[in-house]
Amino acid sequence: MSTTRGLEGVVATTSSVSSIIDDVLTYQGFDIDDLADNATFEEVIYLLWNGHLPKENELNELTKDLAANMDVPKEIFDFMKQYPIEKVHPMAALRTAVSQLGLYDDEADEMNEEANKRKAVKIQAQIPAIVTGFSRIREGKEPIAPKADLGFAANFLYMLNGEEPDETSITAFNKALVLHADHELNASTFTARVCVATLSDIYSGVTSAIGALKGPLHGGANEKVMAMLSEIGEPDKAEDYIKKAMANKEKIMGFGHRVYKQGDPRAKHLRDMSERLTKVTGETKWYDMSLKVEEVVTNEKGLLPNVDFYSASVYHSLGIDHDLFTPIFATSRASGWLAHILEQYSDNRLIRPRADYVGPDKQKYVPMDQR
Ligand SMILES: CC(=O)SCCNC(=O)CCNC(=O)[C@H](O)C(C)(C)COP(=O)(O)OP(=O)(O)OC[C@H]1O[C@@H](n2cnc3c(N)ncnc32)[C@H](O)[C@@H]1OP(=O)(O)O
Ligand SMILES: O=C([O-])CC(=O)C(=O)O
Repeated sequence: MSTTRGLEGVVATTSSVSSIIDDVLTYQGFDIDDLADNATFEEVIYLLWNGHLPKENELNELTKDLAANMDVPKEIFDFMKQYPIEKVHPMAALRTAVSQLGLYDDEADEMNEEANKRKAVKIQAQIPAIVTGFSRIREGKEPIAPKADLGFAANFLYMLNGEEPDETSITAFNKALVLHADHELNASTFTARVCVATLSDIYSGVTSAIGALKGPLHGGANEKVMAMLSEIGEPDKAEDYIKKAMANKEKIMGFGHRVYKQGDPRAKHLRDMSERLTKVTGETKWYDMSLKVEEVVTNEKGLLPNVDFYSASVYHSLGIDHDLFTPIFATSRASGWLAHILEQYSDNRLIRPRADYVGPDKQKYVPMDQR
């Protein structure tokens, strides 16, 4: 049997949700550059789930459905209050809470298209309330109920901070959500598809995807990028820091990609946003430092920034706690996971690859007292 480490280059399924061809990312055939400049996140959710951009009435319907399903069962927040909260990473809290959501949904195990679509709406609507609710509970505050008249991006920031956000923040946050929504067969999406291909339920699929996104080689990298920038401290310290890290064979978080060879098309949007937002906050050092890090890593190693690199300084500039960066990624990527889960159910076959056995051979059981 021949193997490919990390399944590199293996085509594991067909999909019409998103594509990466010659370094161009599309959602349902729409170039990400086009969507990033023009679409709301709600439009992207609709597009990923239905295959076409919504007409006005279709978008209104989805927006109404999301607003009607944003309230999280009280038991979930009550349980959060019992977590050893100062030790709990928000991604672990999100993973636990999404799993728990399934307990309070009477149709959690109902396996038909309509029920699965209803559950997709509930999960997409409730994740922002869970992420922001956790953030408030650990600050000793009560979660804030969403406002039905705010859009998805604005509601997230409102529930996080308790104040309606300004237009600059809403536009930036919306664009970040659009850029993170889907990405072909990335590790967390693959995880979701493997899970539901056993005909397990949609809550299990999203819970397992959250677990996969949490890792620092995947979505967890954005938080690590900010930790690295904070450690560097000033732009003129970036070169030494990066050269030392590379000499020690450390991975530089936010660089490299399994699929893109000429660069991640999402990074330029986030770079621009980082430049603009750091000017607004007056903390341009985060952008300057990021640029310097990019210059050194690219010159020394030929590695280019991925989506996680500039999203760090973007979220920081929006005043967001660093350990919420990956849950925000999950808030957006849930739309992609759910699209892939629905696609998997619609034409399912168990996903079960093989392993090339390289362990010992012809072993004989040895009784305990003879080992
Ligand atoms: C949303 C996302 O998931 S985007 C990715 C987020 N993750 C990160 O930013 C973490 C840092 N990046 C990485 O670890 C990798 O580039 C990955 C995980 C994204 C891709 O991994 P792979 O395709 O498996 O590449 P792999 O890890 O085998 O790297 C190939 C070579 O490039 C080097 N390399 C790759 N990325 C980096 C990096 N960020 N810093 C330093 N060296 C790197 C590896 O050390 C390896 O070198 P070697 O051949 O001398 O051993
Ligand atoms: O596709 C990948 O391997 C990782 C990635 O960039 C994403 O999930 O957005």
